[in-house]
Amino acid sequence: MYKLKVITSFAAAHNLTHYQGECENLHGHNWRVEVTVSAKELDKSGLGVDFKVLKSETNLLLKTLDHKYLNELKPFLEISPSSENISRYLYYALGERLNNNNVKVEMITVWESDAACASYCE
Ligand SMILES: Nc1nc2c(c(=O)[nH]1)N=C([C@H](O)[C@H](O)COP(=O)(O)OP(=O)(O)OP(=O)(O)O)CN2
Ligand SMILES: [Zn+2]
Repeated sequence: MYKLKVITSFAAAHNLTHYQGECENLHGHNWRVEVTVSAKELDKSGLGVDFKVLKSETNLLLKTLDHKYLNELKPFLEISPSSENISRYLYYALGERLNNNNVKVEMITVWESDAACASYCE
């Protein structure tokens, strides 16, 4: 089994809901997003899946979040857009785009700052 990772980012505004403290107020982050996938087999080029494909599919998805107010978007209308919930949303949304017989999204890690991140995997 091979494990591959790409790293990208998006910028957005949010506020935590049902939270008491300054993070309940509108503020923003440059979230760094790490996508880890597994691949069972390599193609003739020796690739599990092309990093270009991983990055472009991830960026297409992140484009729907980029420079948005996350709380107003469908995935976060009823759940707080915490890093945990963002990582879970990206895990399943990206899995729909990338998972196949060979490739599986294994983990999404979302860094809210250089010192704090949340990951989701099954
Ligand atoms: N488990 C989580 N905890 C917190 C999350 C989260 O998504 N998951 N999010 C926040 C807020 O988004 C907040 O913006 C982060 O605040 P904070 O950790 O205080 O970040 P700072 O950069 O301001 O760090 P300081 O150490 O306080 O300067 C909060 N918690
Ligand atoms: Zn925040």
